[in-house]
Amino acid sequence: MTAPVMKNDRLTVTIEDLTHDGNGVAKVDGYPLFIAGALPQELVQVHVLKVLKNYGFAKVLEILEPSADRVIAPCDYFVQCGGCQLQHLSYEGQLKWKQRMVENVMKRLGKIDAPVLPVKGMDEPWHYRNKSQIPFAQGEIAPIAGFYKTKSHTIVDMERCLIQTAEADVIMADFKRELTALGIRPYNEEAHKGMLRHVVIRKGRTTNEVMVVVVTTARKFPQAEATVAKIRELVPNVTSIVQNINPNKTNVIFGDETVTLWGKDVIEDTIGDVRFEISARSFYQVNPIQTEVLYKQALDYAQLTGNERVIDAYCGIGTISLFLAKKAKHVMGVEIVPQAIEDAKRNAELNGFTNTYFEAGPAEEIIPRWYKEGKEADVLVVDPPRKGCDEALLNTIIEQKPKRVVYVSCNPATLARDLRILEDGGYQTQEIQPVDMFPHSTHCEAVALLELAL
Ligand SMILES: C[S@@+](CC[C@H](N)C(=O)[O-])C[C@H]1O[C@@H](n2cnc3c(N)ncnc32)[C@H](O)[C@@H]1O
Repeated sequence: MTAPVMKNDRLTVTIEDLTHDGNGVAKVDGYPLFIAGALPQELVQVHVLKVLKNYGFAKVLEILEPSADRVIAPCDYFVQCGGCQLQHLSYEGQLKWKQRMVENVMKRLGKIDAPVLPVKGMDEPWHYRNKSQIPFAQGEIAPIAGFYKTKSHTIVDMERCLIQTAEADVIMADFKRELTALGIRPYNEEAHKGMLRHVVIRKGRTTNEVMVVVVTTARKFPQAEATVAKIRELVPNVTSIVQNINPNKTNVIFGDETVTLWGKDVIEDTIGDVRFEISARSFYQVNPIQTEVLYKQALDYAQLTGNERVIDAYCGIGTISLFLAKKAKHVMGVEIVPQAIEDAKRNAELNGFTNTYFEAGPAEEIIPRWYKEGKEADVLVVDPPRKGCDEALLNTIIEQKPKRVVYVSCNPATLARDLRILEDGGYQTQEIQPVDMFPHSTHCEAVALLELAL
């Protein structure tokens, strides 16, 4: 089939949907054109830039009929920075789009008919991120710091970010300006030279504690003392300053070695009334307000009365496990990263739980073994990575038939696929509740409740 458009054509099209990158999609005789900056329902005049066999790209020349949900993106860096994709869509419009997107994916990919409820969004969808990982580099005149452009390693030099904390803004703007005076050379990725690679800032929302992690290429950091003094001056509520050493030629932010330069090794935060210790490299959800909403939804769907045995698969540092442990008889968590399991055990102890058990390993191997050993579950919670649940785990669920499954998902496509497998195996999806963990991005979390069909 030849494409119905040619490079440099000028066309008027109606936008039907948004892609995962936040580009508008229009169809010309069924041929998809991806158009940056265009929103669903808009009538736009476009210039075709590139024509491939199955799809093409175009840019907006004029918006003839704007969407009622179009707004001016409040962030000055929105067009260049790859962090947010939807700031030109009102927050209400984003939530409506996310609900529709989850609904469509469920129907199209999973033939799932369960109701998808309106997305639970934030009252104040700004400055929600409790963690910023800021890359540094040498600009033409002075050091630069910010976030990467979409799909690149080019840093957009920034002074602030509307979704991060005020403390991270201070590092991005004020600490950057001090680097030359401190004698710290930022890292040059191509030449693999220089000292400062990233600064990572984490904040405990409920405790106000702040950790600043300075990622350097070498252990020997002659400016360490001056850096600590400067950070303490700029960020008065800092409670922990840590150096992480990453000498490798890699995109991975952290290296293996971490040393505390000043203050505590960890910061603390609470979700609901559960307390967590967070170290420089611990996994911890980045939107603490919505994490509580997400976990409350999981708790609600779990319908615990105090007598249930619960398995939390893909448990990370045990956040969901501990959230459920107050209402359950017993919770067993499994997670593949051993360090995260150590964190989970420590956090269970910190909170005085005696009805939890954590084990490191692949969920698809550990859970079948637990069942063989007679450790059964009434409720099984899964919160897998984007690729979804391992098929062996889904088969174990289908064989062992826990009465209820609560599926927490960060990828609607794999959720739809896995719900189909579970429905074919005897479960019925009751309801799907999306939760907006990442306002202004195209990501959407969702929690699904499944029960054994009678
Ligand atoms: C989306 S996170 C969820 C973490 C946790 N429930 C939370 O809310 O913080 C998914 C977790 O699954 C873990 N993981 C990935 N593959 C796994 C596997 N095969 N078995 C067990 N855990 C796995 C990852 O290390 C990660 O911690």
